[in-house]
Amino acid sequence: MPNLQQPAVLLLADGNVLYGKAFGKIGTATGEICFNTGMTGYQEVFTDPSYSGQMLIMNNVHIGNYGIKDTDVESSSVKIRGLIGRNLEDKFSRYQATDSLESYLKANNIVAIEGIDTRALVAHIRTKGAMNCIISSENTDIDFLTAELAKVPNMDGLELASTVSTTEEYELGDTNSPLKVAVLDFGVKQHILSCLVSRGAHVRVHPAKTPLSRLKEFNPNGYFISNGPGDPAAMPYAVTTLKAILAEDKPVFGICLGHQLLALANDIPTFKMHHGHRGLNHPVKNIITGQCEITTQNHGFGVDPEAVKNNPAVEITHINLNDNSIEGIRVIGKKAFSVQYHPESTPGPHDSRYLFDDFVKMMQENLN
Ligand SMILES: NC(=O)CC[C@H](N)C(=O)O
Repeated sequence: MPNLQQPAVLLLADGNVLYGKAFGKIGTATGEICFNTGMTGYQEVFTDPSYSGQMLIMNNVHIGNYGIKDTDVESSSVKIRGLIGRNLEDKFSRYQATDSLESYLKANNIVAIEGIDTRALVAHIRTKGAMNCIISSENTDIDFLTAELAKVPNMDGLELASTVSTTEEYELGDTNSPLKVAVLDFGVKQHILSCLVSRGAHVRVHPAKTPLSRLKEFNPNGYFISNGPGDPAAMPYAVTTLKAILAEDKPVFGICLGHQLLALANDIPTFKMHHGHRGLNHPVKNIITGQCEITTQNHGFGVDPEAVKNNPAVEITHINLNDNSIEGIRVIGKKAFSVQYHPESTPGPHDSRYLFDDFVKMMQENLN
C-alpha cells in the first residue's frame, strides 16, 4: 500500500530541523518540548492539565497500540499542545478501547508528527535542555516556521494555571462526610480528587484565584493545593492565598505545583530545571521512614535545594535518588506537607498513595 501520510516538520529553537510524517490534525503547533519516559499510560499523560503549553515526546517507540478508552483520562480534553513520536499507531488492539489515537487527536485538534528518531531527539534535549519548538504538517517552509517559533513565549515566567482551572466551584464525594477538603484547582488531575473521595472526603474544588475568605465558607478540615502547568513563580496570587491558608493551622497537602507553591509561601525560591522529570519510574527516598518509592513525575520546575536546607521553617521529607533534587517538604510545627512527584500515580506504580492516607489521618486527628 502506498504511504499517503503528508510530510511534517519539527523545528527546534536551536535551529535543528527534523522531518517526519503528519499524524492527528493537519496544522501547526508550538510550545516547550519535553519528553516522558513512561512505557504506558499515554492517554492519562495527554489529558494531564500540567502538560498545557507543552509539546510532548513519548519515548516509547510505539504509541497508540491499545487505543483510547473514555475513562482513561485526567481531565475532559487533551492538554498537550502537540505530540512527537517514532511510531504513532492508528490501529489498536484492546477489547475496552472505543477509539483510535489518530481520531482522538483529531477530535481534540492536536497536531502530531511521527517517524522522528525520538532516541536521538531525547538525547539532544537531555544535553541542550528544554527549549521551544514548532511542528507543522500544513506549511513546512523553514522561514515561516522560524518566524512562528519566534512568537512563542518561554515557559519561564508563564502563568498557565488559571487558564486550566475550573471556572465554577463543584463538589464531589459524600456531602455528609465529616472530612471536608477545600481544593485550590490549578489544573487538578481527576485521579487526585478520586484518591481524596475514595478515602471518604467531601471535596469542594475552587477556581485558582479563590481567596481564603471564600474557601473558609466551606468550613474545610484541610486544604489541598493542586498540580498545574506553568511557572509557579508567576503565581503571586496563589502564594498570597497559601500564606493565609498556612496561618489557619489546618492540614495542608500540596502536589507538584502545590509543592512548589508551599516552598514559595515559605520564601524558598523555585527554578527552571534543565529538562525536567517526566516518567513513571523515578526513585524517591522517604528520609523519614527510610523507604524508597517508585514515583510518577511531571515537572519542569524545582524547589531550590540550598534554600530549603537553610530554611529553619521547613524540613526535607523526600529526596530524588537520581539527582538528589527535593521531592518532599513539611512545614515544621504545622500539618502542612507537599511532594514534587505524583502520588495518585496515574499512570504509574501506587507506592506513594500512603500520602493521601497521611493527609486524611491528619484531618481526622484534627476532628478529635
Ligand atoms: N505537574 C505539575 O504540577 C507541574 C508543576 C510545574 N508546572 C512544573 O512544570 O514544574
